[in-house]
Order: sequence, then structure tokens, then C-alpha cells
Amino acid sequence: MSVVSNVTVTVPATTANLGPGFDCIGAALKLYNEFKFTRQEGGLTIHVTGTEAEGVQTDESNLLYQAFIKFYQHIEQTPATVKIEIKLGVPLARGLGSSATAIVGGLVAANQLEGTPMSQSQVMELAIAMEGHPDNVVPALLGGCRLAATSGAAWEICDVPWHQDIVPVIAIPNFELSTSEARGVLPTEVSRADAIFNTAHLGLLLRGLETGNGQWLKTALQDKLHQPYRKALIPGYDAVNIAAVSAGAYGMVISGAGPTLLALTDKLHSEAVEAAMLAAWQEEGITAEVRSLSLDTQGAKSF
Ligand SMILES: Nc1ncnc2c1ncn2[C@@H]1O[C@H](COP(=O)(O)OP(=O)(O)O)[C@@H](O)[C@H]1O
Ligand SMILES: N[C@@H](CCOP(=O)(O)O)C(=O)O
Repeated sequence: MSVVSNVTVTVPATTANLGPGFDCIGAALKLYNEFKFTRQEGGLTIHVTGTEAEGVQTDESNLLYQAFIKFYQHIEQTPATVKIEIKLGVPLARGLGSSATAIVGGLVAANQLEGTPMSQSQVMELAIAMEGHPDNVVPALLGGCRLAATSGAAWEICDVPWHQDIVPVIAIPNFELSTSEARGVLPTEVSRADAIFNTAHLGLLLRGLETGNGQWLKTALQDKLHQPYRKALIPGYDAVNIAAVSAGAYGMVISGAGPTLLALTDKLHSEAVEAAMLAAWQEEGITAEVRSLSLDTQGAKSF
């Protein structure tokens, strides 16, 4: 393919971890950021519109631009000078993969502008290296629900079947929690019992997601590697959890590094689960936006 003068990339939000799959599983959601890159003379300009636009840097420190630059370093070329227009749909620092959209968006845009010198799997490897874990950048790039594992040299990515009756309900509170802060509270070592617990629960989760077996999902959505440490950073976590399950959710987990909470339920109960999560957070004095979203199956798209 040939070099082009502009490209627009859309990248979906993600919900990573899904309880027991810390740092290895995530799903793309139908909620998007849009990034337009146009070649221009005379230096970088960044213009941001949409949800919480004031929270995004408009200089060279911008994460989207950092990913763009990383691509050129990788192919050992001088970066194109560009105008960047960002339309935000994914809220920042809420555990919905806003940073992953920026990393994937910057890499995909640079690859497209330069006529795709890199394959999709090379872009993916670079995105994982930048983010430090695969569970949000992989579904952001490829869509669907994805499990990632590495032997050390390369990554194996597998598509995780998601039963059509399972509905993700996301409850996004009106406060931020940076991923680095939420990683900072985690222990560096875990017990053998906790490692076994999560191994078993992740296996059960994969089968529960595939079959829609509610009994399996109810047990599977438990975790001992990150949520017990992180829930103290999310006021109202226990109340929202109890409300979601009482309204018919299989269970509730922290989306990504939080503070967004994710309940899995079925179509019959999704509206009641939404209302219950919203009311529980309101009672704690926290404003939230609660919605049922479906899975994005296409990942990053450029045009
Ligand atoms: N569209 C974007 N363009 C540039 N930078 C972004 C964008 N979205 C997020 N970021 C950067 O990523 C940070 C949030 O990352 P992080 O703490 O990992 O939270 P999240 O869970 O949303 O990924 C923001 O504060 C901002 O610096
Ligand atoms: N496994 C990571 C996932 C972070 O996802 P994000 O959406 O919060 O960026 C973690 O839990 O730290």
C-alpha cells in the first residue's frame, strides 16, 4: 500500500481482567474514541473534543502522539508532522482502556499513513510492549473477547467465545483512578492457594462465557489477585456488588483497573441490574453512568 495524506482510526473501549483473568483477558465494547491524523507543514497540533476533553494533553506528551512516535522509532524513520483531531467517547482513567485506545490508535494511524509497513501482529506486539500488559490493547486492536499468553518471545492470542445471552453492564462513576495507582496497591508476590484459586476460576470463566452457564459464571467471577486489594480504592464497591447480584447479575467485577464496575447478567435482568447499580452508588453519594453495552467484534478500524 502507498503513503497517504490522512487517516481516521476508531478504537473501542475495553473491559480487562473480567475478575480472575488479571493481565491476560479482556473484551472490546461498543464505545469508541476517534483519531484523525492529517499530514501538515510546521509542527504538531492536537485538538480534542468530546467527553472530558480537557483531561487530554495537547503537546508532545500526549499518549496517542507518543505511540505515533514509537512506530517511527521502530521503523527507523523520521516521524511525519501531523495535525491530530481527537473525538473522545471513552472516559479517562475509569478502567475502560482509554490509554489502550490511545496506544493502539497512534500505532495504527502511523502504520496506515506510511502504507502499512508493519503487520497487524507487529503492531500488536508494539502495543503490548508500550502498555506493559496485553489485556486491553489486544481486544482494542482486534475486537471481541481475547486471551493473551506469551512464551517469552511472542504472544499467542486466542478468541474467547462469548455466549450471546451474556450482557455486560458497566457502571462508570464520576471519579478517576489511574491504572498506575491501582497497580501500585498490588502485592508483588501471591500465595500458592491464591494462584490455584485464580487458575481454576479463569478456566471456569472461559467455559461460562462460552456456554452462558449462569451457575458457572456465578462462581467464576471471583478473584484473589487484584480485586481484594483494589476495592478499597472504590467507595461503594460492596454496596454496588450486593445490589447487582440481588437484581439478578451472575456477579460483579472491577473493569480493568477500575473504578468502573462491570456486572455480567442476562437480557432478562439487565435493566434491573443497571437500575440497582445506579441506585446503590447514588446512596453512597456517588454519581454514575450505568449502561448495558454489547461487545465490539471488529477492533480498531481505519479509513
Ligand atoms: N484519547 C487519548 N489521547 C491521549 N491520551 C489519552 C487518551 N486517553 C487516555 N489518555 C491518557 O491515558 C491516561 C489514562 O490512562 P489509565 O490511567 O491507564 O486509565 P484507563 O483505565 O482509562 O486506560 C489519561 O490520563 C491520558 O493521559
Ligand atoms: N490488567 C490491567 C488492566 C488495566 O486496564 P485499564 O482499562 O484500567 O487501563 C490492570 O488491571 O491493571
